[in-house]
Amino acid sequence: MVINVDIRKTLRSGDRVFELDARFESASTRVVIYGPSGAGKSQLLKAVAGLMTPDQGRIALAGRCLFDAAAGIDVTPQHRRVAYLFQDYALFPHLNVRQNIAFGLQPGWRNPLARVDVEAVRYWLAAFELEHVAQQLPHQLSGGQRQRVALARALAPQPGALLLDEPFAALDPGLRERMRAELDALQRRLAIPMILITHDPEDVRAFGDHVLRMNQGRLEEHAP
Ligand SMILES: Nc1ncnc2c1ncn2[C@@H]1O[C@H](COP(=O)(O)OP(=O)(O)OP(=O)(O)O)[C@@H](O)[C@H]1O
Repeated sequence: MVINVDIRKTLRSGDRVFELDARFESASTRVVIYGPSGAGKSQLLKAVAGLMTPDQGRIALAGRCLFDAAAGIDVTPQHRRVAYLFQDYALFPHLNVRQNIAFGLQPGWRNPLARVDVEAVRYWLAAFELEHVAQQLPHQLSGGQRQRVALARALAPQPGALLLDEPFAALDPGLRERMRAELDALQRRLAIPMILITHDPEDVRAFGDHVLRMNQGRLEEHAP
């Protein structure tokens, strides 16, 4: 993947003003953006996913322009082909594991008669060892299982890139280690480009082929 980001955004709440001014370019498939709470990491990831609109600038992924304020280009989140995994996983609480994974494969309005690919759902249930909990609801799962469902749902539509916001923050230390190893193996197997944001130095060690540091809305290259 080659990603190019050069964006600016002013966020205001009451008297507080936050200026995001983020520029980076990477050809790595494992980019980690590291920085303290409130640095602007989530806002940056949301801009790449299309969930936040910058005031100015450009975003391109693998040669495809996703956003260009000057040219009036703003590809919808659904058409960006990036999977965004939220901090809290954001599973649908009223859908079971199978339905949550199938959700990512729902036929869109363009193709309403297409059927959900049952084989694909089966594949992802097996890949993440979730067959035995396929009928369970998110609140009936462990933290690690919930995370696997979220990953399976994000990967099922075969996105071009995976964006992860603090993917292990909600897990206890033992499970965090295991899920880190699982994601590490999975990312290598699928060779899917990934941008991970975190304030945990262990994530930097495990995934940071290219590490950028974010502070007060700005990015800088992180020396190894
Ligand atoms: N909708 C909003 N309106 C105004 N300010 C906002 C809004 N969303 C976020 N901010 C501010 O933008 C800044 C960056 O927030 P962001 O969530 O990107 O930080 P972060 O680095 O991801 O932090 P954390 O690691 O705690 O998630 C914060 O100061 C926050 O208060």
